[in-house]
Amino acid sequence: MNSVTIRLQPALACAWRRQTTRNSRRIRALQLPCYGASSTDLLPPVQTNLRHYCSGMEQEKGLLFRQLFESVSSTYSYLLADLETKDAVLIDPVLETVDRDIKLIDELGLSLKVAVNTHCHADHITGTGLLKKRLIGVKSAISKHSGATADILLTDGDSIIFGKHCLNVRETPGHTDGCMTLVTGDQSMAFTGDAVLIRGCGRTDFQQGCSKRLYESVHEKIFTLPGHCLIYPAHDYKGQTVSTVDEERKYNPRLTKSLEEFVDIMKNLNLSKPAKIDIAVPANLVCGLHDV
Ligand SMILES: N[C@@H](CCC(=O)N[C@@H](CSS)C(=O)NCC(=O)O)C(=O)O
Repeated sequence: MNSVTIRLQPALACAWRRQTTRNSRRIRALQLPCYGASSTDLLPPVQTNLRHYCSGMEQEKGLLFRQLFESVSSTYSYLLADLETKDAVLIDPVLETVDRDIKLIDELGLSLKVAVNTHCHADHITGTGLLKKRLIGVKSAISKHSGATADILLTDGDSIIFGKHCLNVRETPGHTDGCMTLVTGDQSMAFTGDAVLIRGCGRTDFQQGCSKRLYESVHEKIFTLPGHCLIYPAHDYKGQTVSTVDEERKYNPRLTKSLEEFVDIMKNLNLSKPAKIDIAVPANLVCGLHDV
């Protein structure tokens, strides 16, 4: 295990190889999200909980969190920042929404330190390269097993630190070899990429896809998180925004099945190839415009 600490800027965000035992102690005691709805709140339950959760995180833990959407590829990007230091991380940025994301980062007074992809996407070009070009000091990050180039190559147990917050890397291959799930230090949120989608999962019919591997990844690395842990996927095609580990353990129509049934379901999805796969994969192997 590489024990080198990668300091991106002194006293600011960095990604470093986590020394498993020492750093597992760093993970704070689990804290349940604030799920109680106030009597004046008339929103439907999921939105109510989410709003309370996010405002609770901002007030109690000093974590800024924004879920952002790109409608052509139905991709979610996630902006997280330490409200005190303003250090920010952007998960799965999309090329077409880079202007929007930079505007938001500016308006919120944040300093983007890391743009990280949960995997080498096949359906859209990542915004990572353009963000690097437009914002000074941004580092790109992706799994070492993705085959892609980036400033930071992550492996299982690594962490991305931003201020007093962190995202811990859990390798969850199966959709691709280099798929990762990023979990907040308190295990209250998991950014699952295409491993777990809400009531679904990533397809396994190209890019080193393997349904057995995906099933094992999810059951070993995601379904073992606390039940209340919020699941934020890289895509949703039905207008859903968030789920929980408990919900997916109970209601995911694919992943609640036996391994054999799951493999059979995945073999028979009959999905058409993503429209942009032939341009997206080569571009994403160099983090979009990484080398430009
Ligand atoms: N129609 C879209 C591609 C849709 C698709 O294949 N989504 C992927 C994730 S992006 S590679 C997937 O795994 N879907 C699983 C599912 O069950 O839908 C396009 O042309 O881009």
